[in-house]
Amino acid sequence: DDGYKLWLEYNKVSNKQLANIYRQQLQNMIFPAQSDQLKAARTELLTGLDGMLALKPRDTKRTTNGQTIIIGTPRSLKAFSITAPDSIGSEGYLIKTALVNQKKCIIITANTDAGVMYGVFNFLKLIQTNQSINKLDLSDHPRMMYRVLDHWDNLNRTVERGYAGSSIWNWHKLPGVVDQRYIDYARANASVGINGSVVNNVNADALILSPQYLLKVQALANVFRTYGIRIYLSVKFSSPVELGSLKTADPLDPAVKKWWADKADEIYRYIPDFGGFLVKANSEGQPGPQSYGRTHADGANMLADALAPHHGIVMWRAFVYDNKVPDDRFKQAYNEFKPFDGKFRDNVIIQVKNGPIDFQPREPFHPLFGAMPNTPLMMEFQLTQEYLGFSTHLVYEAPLFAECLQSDTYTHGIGSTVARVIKGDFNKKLITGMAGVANIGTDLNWCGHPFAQANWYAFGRMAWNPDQSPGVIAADWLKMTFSNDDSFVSPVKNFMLQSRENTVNYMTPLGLHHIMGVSTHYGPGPWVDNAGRPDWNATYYHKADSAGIGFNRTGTGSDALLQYAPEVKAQWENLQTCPDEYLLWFHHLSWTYKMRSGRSLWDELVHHYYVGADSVKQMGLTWDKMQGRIDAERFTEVKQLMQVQLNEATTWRDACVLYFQTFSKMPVPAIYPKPQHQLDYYKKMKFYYVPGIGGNNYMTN
Ligand SMILES: CO[C@H]1[C@H](O)[C@@H](O)[C@H](O)O[C@@H]1C(=O)O
Repeated sequence: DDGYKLWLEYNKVSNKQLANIYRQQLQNMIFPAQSDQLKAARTELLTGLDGMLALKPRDTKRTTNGQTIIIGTPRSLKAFSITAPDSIGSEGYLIKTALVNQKKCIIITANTDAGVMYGVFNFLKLIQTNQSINKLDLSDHPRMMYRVLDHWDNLNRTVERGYAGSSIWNWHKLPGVVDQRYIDYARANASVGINGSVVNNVNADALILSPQYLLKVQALANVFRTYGIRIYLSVKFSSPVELGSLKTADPLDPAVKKWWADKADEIYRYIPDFGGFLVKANSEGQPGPQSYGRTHADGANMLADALAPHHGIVMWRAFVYDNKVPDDRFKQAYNEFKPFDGKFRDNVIIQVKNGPIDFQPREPFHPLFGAMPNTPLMMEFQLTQEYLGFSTHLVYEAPLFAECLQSDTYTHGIGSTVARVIKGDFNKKLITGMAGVANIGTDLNWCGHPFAQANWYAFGRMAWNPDQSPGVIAADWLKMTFSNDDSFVSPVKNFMLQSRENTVNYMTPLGLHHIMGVSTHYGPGPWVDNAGRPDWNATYYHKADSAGIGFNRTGTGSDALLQYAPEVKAQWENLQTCPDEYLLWFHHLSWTYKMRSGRSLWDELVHHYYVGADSVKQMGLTWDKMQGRIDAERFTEVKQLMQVQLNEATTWRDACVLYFQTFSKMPVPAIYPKPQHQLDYYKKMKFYYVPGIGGNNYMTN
């Protein structure tokens, strides 16, 4: 036993009758496995069936008496004229019940070994979630090509914004020691269809491209390959200077181009299926093409040319902002990238965060989505809870993902959702993808909070198909991770679905954003006004004063709304149609402004803060009733974490209400409990975090 739990525990099917039915249907198996990937899929199936059903199917070569499961590609199953439709593509699969030589069989097939592996994991999921396998007719395929985890892991094993221990990559012991964790990491990813991993921080260390480190990267790539996962590296734009001996990293300099082309050739000698580069350039102090008077397109295209002969891609990030640009930070990425639409090589994809600022509890969708019809855009979500209470707060992020993905950009008429934009529905020539900033570390439970694994799981599911429902995904995860007992699954699923809104309410209701503690990004800090740069100050974002609160981004303000399609702009700039959720993102309103509820803005704000903290208490009461329905260890751990979360939610509430009250000068309605402390107490509170781990490794934004 490795001591940790994933959603691949394959716990015994507790319903005895159901377990017997499964056993009857899986008596014989035809699963010839030559390749490493098919061998791994076969091992997974056997492990799963053994764990869940104590079953070892009999290996046969032909269908015999008793039911048989037949698994493989048409090629690996040549004796059986099995076909896989073209429509499932190179990673899709088919699971169906059929008669083969007059015998009832279950067939799992695909065009490739990767597809077969996805089919096997999804078949196992049917049993893990206690579905009938009697009359199967399923097929599925990924809607996006690149489904990637981004690790912000440093070579010294700290993890930027990581809250689950150290980096799982033990660079010191690699390449000699291949930890079982690397294998289980790859299994978990493959089970949800994740097919790429960027193993190092976007604030990159040039050393990663040295021969010494490439050997270590190669060892990881060898593990990942078996599970259909390609490895990618974050690269530092100044590598030719730092690692090579060039005087410049100017992307138009022939020596620089050659350096990168040679480096790419070298990487592919170690890793023939290397995926490509992820680049953070000219952002938060990182070097980039603009340092040499060149553009994002110049930089990205130069790297793309180096990788193209090997079929690698460049994921170039659009997360750029600069305090020297004295405009609304909201607008900068759009302003810098939109002019280059159609100017990037075919193997460049622009990686855009879901919202225009920075992974806040709630953001409107990023205005670049839909605005660059001739450029592939890759969604970047953050699984690690940098602004969502780290790993002490239970926040299921799938509703956040879905909210963004289902937003209508109107850029190609009504119904041009963000999901459709990134799936490439409006331009079939484009490559497509979704990235998630990983929340994984060395903690025994991988992600710090037992429920944080759900965010890793949900990310994979939604990268595979962004239109899936958060509720269905949560239910699957709960069943696979804890129990199929509906008196557990249903109440817990309900509070998971509510959990992100709770956090919005006790941190940043009604469209507030970026009011957290400076640098740590933990705990409340609406008073932050001396962070070293105006665009790191909370006051820059909430703009509270005696007249009111909120950031005016309409035509009378920064006019950031102009970056959206006219329909979106019209909806959000009009107070009659702007939803409460985005109100203070776009409007500065008086404290007495009358809300839809009939309350004043001040009362509404207070109400949301109290509802938010109270809902955490309610969640705790529901959890208490789950005692005995799952193992005592995880029950207790979650119970304790919920108490921590409640204390912190209360702190957020009281600190923010007291602070904003210094501007509104309006009373808190008497029905609400009084804050425990004076404002000054909260301002002086120091929130614990381990320096180096979870912090930012090079500057203090
Ligand atoms: C990796 O750096 C991070 C930085 O720690 C973080 O505070 C901010 O969210 O975003 C940056 C980015 O996405 O580049």
